[in-house]
Amino acid sequence: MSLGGKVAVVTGAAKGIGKAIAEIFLQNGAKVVLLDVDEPAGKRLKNGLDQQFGEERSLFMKCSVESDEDIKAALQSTIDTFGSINILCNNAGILREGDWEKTISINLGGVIRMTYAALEHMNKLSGGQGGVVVNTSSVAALCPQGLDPLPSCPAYSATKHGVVAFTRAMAAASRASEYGIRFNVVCPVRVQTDFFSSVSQNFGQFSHLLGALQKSAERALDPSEVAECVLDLVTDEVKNGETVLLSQSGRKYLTFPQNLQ
Ligand SMILES: NC(=O)c1ccc[n+]([C@@H]2O[C@H](COP(=O)([O-])OP(=O)(O)OC[C@H]3O[C@@H](n4cnc5c(N)ncnc54)[C@H](O)[C@@H]3O)[C@@H](O)[C@H]2O)c1
Ligand SMILES: CCCCC/C=C\C=C\[C@H](O)C/C=C\C/C=C\CCCC(=O)O
Repeated sequence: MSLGGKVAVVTGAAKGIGKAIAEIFLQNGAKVVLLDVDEPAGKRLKNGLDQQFGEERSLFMKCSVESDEDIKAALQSTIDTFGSINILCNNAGILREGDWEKTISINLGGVIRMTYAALEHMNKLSGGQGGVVVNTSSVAALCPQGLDPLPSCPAYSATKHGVVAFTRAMAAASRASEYGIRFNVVCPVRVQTDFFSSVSQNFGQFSHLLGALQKSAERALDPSEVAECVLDLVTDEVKNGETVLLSQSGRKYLTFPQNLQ
């Protein structure tokens, strides 16, 4: 699928991985709607992108993925401005073990809330053009796949497991009901962003369990490496229902057991 003229909505787009996803989409010809709660950072990014790609290629809106009202307004403005939605990247996320309810509300609730609202515009069954949804999970989701759990962030890990399960179930629902929408999820290891603000703010009562991980010699990924993987999951029409572990050694497409035997 070529990105020329396609319309992409990216949550958590003002910084870090979301910003890199927005940039790679613009470089490949898409129009991009940047959604974030951080209005100053969003406006700064939009100004920079306007210089590089032209004002008409992007739109920034303050939008919390916790708010049905914000989401509805943002998606309606997208339709009013660009006419359709072809791509959705549910990327906004936080790691705040001390406020696990907010972590769940943003990381998992936000993905579900935004997906259901966007489907009203994307689903071929309701007059949309179809398209693709790519969600940002984490390596923290993958302990059932043989990786060790991250004891420093149980609630965060639960949300990211949830994002993988939601993505795979939606891919199956879309296939069965012919929504014309593909669903994929990327699970990165550590990425060089502002995500880890402070050990106590991120990990709270579990801070002491960070241990060796914090001192890991493994390099953090660059946000552009995640964006390249997301681009591939968007443009390659064969990729549907994929869960990709993205680490320093590259991309691994995960398989799941087919039955309980
Ligand atoms: N950085 C890492 O090591 C890493 C690793 C794996 C997965 N991830 C995931 O990648 C995603 C992006 O993280 P990042 O590293 O770019 O972090 P980041 O903090 O740089 O960016 C996250 C963005 O999300 C926005 N945001 C927060 N709450 C929001 C809300 N309610 N509504 C809309 N936007 C909101 C923030 O303002 C920020 O701009 C997250 O889902 C995170 O869990 C990050
Ligand atoms: C720097 C502290 C890392 C603590 C990990 C806790 C939460 C992780 C959240 C992110 O979604 C994933 C980021 C890092 C995971 C780090 C290591 C896991 C595997 C080791 C590796 O290969 O880097």
